Amino acid sequence: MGSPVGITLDRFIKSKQDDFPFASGELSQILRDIALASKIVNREINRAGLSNISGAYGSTNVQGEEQQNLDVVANIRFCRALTKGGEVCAIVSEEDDEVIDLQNSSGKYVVAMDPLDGSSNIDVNISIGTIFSIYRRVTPLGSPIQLEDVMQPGNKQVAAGYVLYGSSTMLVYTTGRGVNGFTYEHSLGEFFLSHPKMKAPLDGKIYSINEGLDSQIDEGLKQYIADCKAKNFSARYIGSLVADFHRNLLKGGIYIYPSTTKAPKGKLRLLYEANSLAFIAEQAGASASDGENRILDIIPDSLHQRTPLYIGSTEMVKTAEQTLREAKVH
Ligand SMILES: O=P(O)(O)OC[C@H]1O[C@](O)(COP(=O)(O)O)[C@@H](O)[C@@H]1O
Ligand SMILES: [Mg+2]
Ligand SMILES: [Mg+2]
Repeated sequence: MGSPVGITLDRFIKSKQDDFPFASGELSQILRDIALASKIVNREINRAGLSNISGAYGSTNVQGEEQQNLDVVANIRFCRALTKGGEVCAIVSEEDDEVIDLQNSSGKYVVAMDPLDGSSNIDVNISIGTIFSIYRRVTPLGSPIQLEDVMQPGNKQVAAGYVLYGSSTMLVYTTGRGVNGFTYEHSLGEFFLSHPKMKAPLDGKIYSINEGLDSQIDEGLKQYIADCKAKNFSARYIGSLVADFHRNLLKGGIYIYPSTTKAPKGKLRLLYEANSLAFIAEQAGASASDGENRILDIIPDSLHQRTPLYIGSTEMVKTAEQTLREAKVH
């Protein structure tokens, strides 16, 4: 087998720089900073079983969820890379209660991130991920960071992406001009373009939902799941949003994390889970909804706000929305 030849992530970012509205290189630098941090996190994840880095950290995050050591390590690595990179003024992270103000008066961008997604899968050697969104700050440079800088609707994203730490490690991102995926070559320490111009199938035969929630979901969704079963669709649920989303993006399918009686707004976070993946989905020809409305048009009202999520092949998302609507009418 030959060594990989082709376009490195770095070269690709450089070649696309002129696509950006202001083309001054800052956004490119942020993408490079994220790629660098992801390589470090990838290394930590790969040796998690051998070191004392796996396991619980002994505290809970703002969501009341138990933090894992790797959640904390990944958060530190990404924050450090974005701080040193110098282009970012504020970070919203799943692992931090408040906005992280980097006190960087020249930073034009804001990053929202889930440093490690699917962290309950770390200790069992199953795919996990990182999710990020990038926005341009809206208040003048040099002035104090305001909530309007960090709580923008998803349709204002200038870039979004995810890293999947799976059977291979991939970085997938969009700057609003399609979606491209890169696979990490460990021995060379480089991401190479492996999935150019990703397009999701318009329809699919995979549905991904935690069916343990069955007793807590509404009739419309029960009906939609019953319809999927009647059509002999495959049920696939890893329990890591990034991995479930990535599979369905490539193969055609829908991922659902619904509103439940216990959690009417669902579980997933709007700013750094739903919005980021919704931007990528739409850029790849797929769709993302909260069951009624386009995810990217939701106006955030709090930093760690949750939203139900129906994301994946456009025809499947449409059918799910329609089934929910009809059940409400009857
Ligand atoms: O166990 P559940 O309720 O099905 O939840 C699974 C979902 O929760 C998450 O793990 C939440 O992400 P975090 O690990 O970042 O908190 C998603 O990745 C996943 O899809
Ligand atoms: Mg997550
Ligand atoms: Mg997380």
